[in-house]
Amino acid sequence: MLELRAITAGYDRRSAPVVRDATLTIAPGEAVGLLGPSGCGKSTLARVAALLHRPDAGTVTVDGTPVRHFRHRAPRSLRTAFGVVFQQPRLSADPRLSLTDLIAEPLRATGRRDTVPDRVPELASTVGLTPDLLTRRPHEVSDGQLQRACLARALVLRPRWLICDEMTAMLDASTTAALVAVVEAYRTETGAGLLTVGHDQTLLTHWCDRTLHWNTVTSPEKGAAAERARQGEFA
Ligand SMILES: Nc1ncnc2c1ncn2[C@@H]1O[C@H](COP(=O)(O)OP(=O)(O)OP(=O)(O)O)[C@@H](O)[C@H]1O
Repeated sequence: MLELRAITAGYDRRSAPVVRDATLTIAPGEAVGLLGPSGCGKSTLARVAALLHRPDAGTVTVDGTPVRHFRHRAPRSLRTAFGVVFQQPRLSADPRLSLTDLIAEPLRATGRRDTVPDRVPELASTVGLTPDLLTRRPHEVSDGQLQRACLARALVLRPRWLICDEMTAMLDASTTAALVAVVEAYRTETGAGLLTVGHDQTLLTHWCDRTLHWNTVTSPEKGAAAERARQGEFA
């Protein structure tokens, strides 16, 4: 279970927090979509969920383990439980690395260098990257190709939780469908849970088991009412 309880988070303690009292729970294997207007704090909450941003208040619990440290201070066993894909691959990908090294980096960083020759071609094929692209650097490939590499990198350590922050926002319909299919095949194979953040209600409704609107996540009463309605649907 990935549980975020009463999360308050922001960037500057002197100004108002951008996320206030947000609560969200995802079961193993569940796909949850999070919709909300631009700037409401979805990405910030997604970063808290991925242990990349320390909240000012509230608790994050990952598979029963309460998280005490975030970012580089989080224990490796927790950090590697997450695969994260961001909206803009050019901001998240090191421009000096070839696509092979980009995908392989988490393996090298966790002492699994010996698995690189097998895992990278296997994942490249899964995400639809041809071998000729793997030697190129980010500026030599398209946004869609780079995002495919970022998704391969997010999957390379076989995470139990995937956090996709507007992963497909800048992609065309066919690349979007291809990347969503890769995520879903991975989830079917491994039982990983998913939090995906976006603006496209149609996409998230088709993709996810459950789609939440920001106001139900940040208002416990509305969230509880939505949860009761959901339970009623399955009763
Ligand atoms: N690194 C940062 N430093 C300071 N403020 C930030 C930072 N990142 C985001 N913010 C601010 O926090 C608020 C929430 O931003 P966030 O990116 O979480 O919203 P969002 O709902 O994901 O928006 P969008 O849908 O447009 O991506 C915004 O007002 C934004 O300007």
